[in-house]
Amino acid sequence: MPNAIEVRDVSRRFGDFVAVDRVGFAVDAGEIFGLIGHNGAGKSTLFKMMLGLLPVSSGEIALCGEAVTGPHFRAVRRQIGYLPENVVLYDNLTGLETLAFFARLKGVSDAPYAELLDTVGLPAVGKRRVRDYSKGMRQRLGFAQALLGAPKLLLLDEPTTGLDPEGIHEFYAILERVRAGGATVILTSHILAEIEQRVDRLALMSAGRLAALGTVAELSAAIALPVTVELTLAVAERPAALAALTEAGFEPASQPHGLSLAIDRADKPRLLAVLARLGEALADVRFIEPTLEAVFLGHRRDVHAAARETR
Ligand SMILES: Nc1ncnc2c1ncn2[C@@H]1O[C@H](COP(=O)(O)OP(=O)(O)OP(=O)(O)O)[C@@H](O)[C@H]1O
Repeated sequence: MPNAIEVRDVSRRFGDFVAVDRVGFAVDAGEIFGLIGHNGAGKSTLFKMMLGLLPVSSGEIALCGEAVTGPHFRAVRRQIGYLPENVVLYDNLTGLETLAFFARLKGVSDAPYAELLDTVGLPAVGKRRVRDYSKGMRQRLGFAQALLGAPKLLLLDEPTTGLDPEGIHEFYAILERVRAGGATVILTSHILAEIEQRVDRLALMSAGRLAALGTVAELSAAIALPVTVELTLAVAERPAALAALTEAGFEPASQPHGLSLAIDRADKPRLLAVLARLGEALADVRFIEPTLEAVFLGHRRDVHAAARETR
């Protein structure tokens, strides 16, 4: 079976600016695959090239085994559901009319519109005009149009924008059901924390380049950055703690509430043994892990601050 998506050494330039720079990855059939990156990383540009909406400057893309530029791609396109970053909806149409409109565009007939609205959590508003929909409701309707025709491949660009936490939870539950039905999903997000436990594999893009690719476990294992440890100590206890840690080979630095140090993961047990000897002098200990986001998306100098923010 061919890969659902194959991106081979793809670049896209706008004038002198390189928006996507020699990116390559493959997505297996049945995978939920996340494409992560900050604003401007190149995610939407890559999506548009995958759909054949934007030509590549170099490289090749194939979906379901067919080159995007090839003669058979039209047939593949009918099996693709796409949620663009900013889905354009017509305010004067109702939810049901919106789905009927997109179904005609897509050449899908007799789609179960009401059922689809139910699936995306809009069971009671099908007859209301889109102008009265909230941002989250519009996003759900956009998702429903992507699901028209039971696509084999779903490309979802920032699908959870505008959804509240419950909506985000429901969205991923629907994705799992869609996958169970045999679909492959690729979605983009800026927020790694939101999707890292919900996708099978990730590609992290930074400034047009692929910064990392793999499962969350693989990417985490690849991080060999130090763990930050923060110790809360009364002022009077600090000199003794400083001496004990220094003697054990650590390099603590003073902080407003105590000491902080960066240690190798392997040194955790040794540090804990030193801390145990400090007894009641030690009021609190915090271990701060670097996040994947901080490591791979070009925030290396800010790794520890980012870790703190996500706690
Ligand atoms: N048509 C265009 N002409 C010139 N530059 C463009 C064009 N489209 C995108 N870019 C630039 O390419 C870069 C990548 O944009 P892209 O929209 O792909 O990023 P993104 O990762 O989807 O970001 P976001 O999360 O903000 O949507 C940006 O610097 C953007 O300004």
